[in-house]
Amino acid sequence: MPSWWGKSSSKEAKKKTNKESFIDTLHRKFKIPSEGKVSNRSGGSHRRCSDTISEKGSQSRAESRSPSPSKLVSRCQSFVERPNAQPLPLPGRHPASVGRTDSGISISTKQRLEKGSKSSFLPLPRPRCIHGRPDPTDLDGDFVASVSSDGSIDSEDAADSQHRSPQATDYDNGTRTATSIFSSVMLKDQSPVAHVNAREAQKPANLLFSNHISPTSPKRRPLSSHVPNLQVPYHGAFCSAPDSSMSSPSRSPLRAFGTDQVMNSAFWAGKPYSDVTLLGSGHCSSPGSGQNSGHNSMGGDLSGQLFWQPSRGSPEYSPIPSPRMTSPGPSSRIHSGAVTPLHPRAGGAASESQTSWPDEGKQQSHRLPLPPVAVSASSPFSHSNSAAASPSVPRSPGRAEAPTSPGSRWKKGKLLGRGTFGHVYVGFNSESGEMCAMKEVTLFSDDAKSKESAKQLGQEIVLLSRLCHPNIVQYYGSETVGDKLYIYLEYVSGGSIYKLLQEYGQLGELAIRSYTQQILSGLAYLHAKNTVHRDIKGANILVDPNGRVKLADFGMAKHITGQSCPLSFKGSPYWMAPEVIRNPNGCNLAVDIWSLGCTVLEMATTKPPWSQFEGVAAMFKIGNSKDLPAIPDHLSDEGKDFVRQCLQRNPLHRPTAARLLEHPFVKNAAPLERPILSPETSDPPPGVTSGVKSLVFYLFLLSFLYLLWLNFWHAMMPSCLNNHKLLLFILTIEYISSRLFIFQI
Ligand SMILES: Nc1ncnc2c1ncn2[C@@H]1O[C@H](COP(=O)(O)OP(=O)(O)OP(=O)(O)O)[C@@H](O)[C@H]1O
Repeated sequence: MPSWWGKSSSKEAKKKTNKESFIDTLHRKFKIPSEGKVSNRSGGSHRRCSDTISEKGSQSRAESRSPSPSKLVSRCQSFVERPNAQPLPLPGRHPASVGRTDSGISISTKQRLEKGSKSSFLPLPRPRCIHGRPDPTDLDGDFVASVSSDGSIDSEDAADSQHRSPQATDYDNGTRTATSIFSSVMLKDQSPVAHVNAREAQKPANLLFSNHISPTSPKRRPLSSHVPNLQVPYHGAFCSAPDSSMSSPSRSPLRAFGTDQVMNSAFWAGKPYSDVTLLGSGHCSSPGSGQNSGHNSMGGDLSGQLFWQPSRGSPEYSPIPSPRMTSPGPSSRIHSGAVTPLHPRAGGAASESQTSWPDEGKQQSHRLPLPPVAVSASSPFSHSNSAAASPSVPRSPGRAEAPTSPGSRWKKGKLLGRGTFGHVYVGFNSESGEMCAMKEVTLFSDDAKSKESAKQLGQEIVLLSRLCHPNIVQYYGSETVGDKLYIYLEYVSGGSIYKLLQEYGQLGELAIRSYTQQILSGLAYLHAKNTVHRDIKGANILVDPNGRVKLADFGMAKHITGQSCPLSFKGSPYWMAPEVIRNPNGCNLAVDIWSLGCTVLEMATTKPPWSQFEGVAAMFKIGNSKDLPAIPDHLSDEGKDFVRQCLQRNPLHRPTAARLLEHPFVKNAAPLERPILSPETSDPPPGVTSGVKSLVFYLFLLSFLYLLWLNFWHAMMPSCLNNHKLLLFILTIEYISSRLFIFQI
């Protein structure tokens, strides 16, 4: 019996009780949600949404802010609880480390441009600045509650107990078992009232921007008005928002959303597979955030998040209708308020025209996002600031170097997709003609979700800026414009593997081999840097039109230091390694290998393993059974063996990414990329051309000589005069040859 499920191995009776309790809970859990799910799958997200609203939407805000058990299942954690929590660095801290540049963002009018630009620094995380820190990428403390050594799950914050529901109390008392976890999870499902971490709720809500923001401000103000210098934090400086899902009225769609809002919210149309962060951590998103934006949170309505929902594809890509389809399309520039429905500005983020940037709000910029070719060592920002600036960044030969600042302007284009925390758009640089992907998050000073978004983006920036690999989405830069934070990334136009699976069905083995090999290459590189991705799955792997695969979404990635990185109970449950579910110290590189095995199965079948189980049951299956997922017969023996190697329950038995690259399944994977044919290459090869020319020339010469000889013979032998047909034939050949010869030359 894994320790996770029992309080103590010495207390068998208690364990048994807990187990029974868990099973009861599972029964309770799946009885109702399963029914709901059926309806949901038959077109039912709307229905479920409205059902939920009708049941709970009338609850008052005050009510919903009350403490509830959701803390235990919220992705959020209180950053302030982290021992290493630090306030954001002050602007003056690294004055020399950051270039001040024009943002490059296109402004609608020159007047606005001149009017507003109070450009300030948004320094990129710089390795140089980070060196003094124990773990530059360790942004998330990762803990709200942990599994104790005896297998129970402990909260790290005993102070919370007084505000908790019975589940939470159990939890704090050390008697919390898997049953109680799931009970609280399920309670969450049943109640819109999120579980509050009281201490977090009492803490200032503005830790992320602690220098600037009044925690008690009743008025939501754009971040920029408070934060002249948003710095990418070190070691948690991008503090998590107070984790209380109730601390922000925007958390619960049941409180804050109207029906339309809920229907349009990214949660209901969120990503296909729910992600989970049960026990806090750096990805602490609130239940509300999960509901608001999609898919990455276990908070909120679990029934909506832990079930396999293949129809919840990205509306931008999936042909399967989803509630998101009902929201305004990308071109409308009107969003559903997915960022936070309480903030019109958030909701209206996309309603801005692509050229109507709030220039007056342009407060911070750093490292001007440059087109790929613009990145060079000569850039003023290039020094150790980002991998993108590294001279090793591949450049397209023959292309002029783009200007390093004001000349470069990104214009926001169509919506590519929505994540938990924001939107991703195409960015176009009308001067260089190049594109990027712009990840946008609206930041509000007193909105926990915004802080969470900023934290996750900050984490992504820190990590991505240190990476440069052909199989990892390249980071170009980031900046804040007004109350929005942007990350500029390499644009991978083919979309995610998930999207391809939804649109075209399962992949053939050749493609699986190639994709797997490329994912492994990216992972081997990442792991060599002691960084674990922690969210490998089809939806987070992008494919370009040439079949090149790139790892994306590093919001959950983590740099592993010598110490264990506590609590990794986050990610997408179906791809989650058993030790992640069972063990608070599950943060090891091997978790990515497990997820890769699941992704191979996903590519082969369009679904992740255990997708026949609903979320909690799947987690139980993964965490507690000895079963392995079914491997499809149509996979080759090599493929089956590869999957088995990845899906070994003992992480120590799993091969490393570098070792797996030697596996026959991927070792000889044929590259999918084909050389692009240029107009020149469509001509016959030079050798062939010259050969034809020579042939024509010799033909011409030969017929000419023959004609001469014939004339000579005619002079000598008059009888030949009668042979006029032969003469005519030879003259014709002579004529054709001469024409050809002239034409070729
Ligand atoms: N570099 C890119 N090129 C093209 N499309 C992208 C790129 N990055 C993201 N996208 C699209 O945007 C969608 C959302 O992006 P992403 O998943 O990174 O957002 P997120 O907020 O980090 O999501 P998550 O909730 O998984 O953390 C993706 O599904 C993908 O379709």
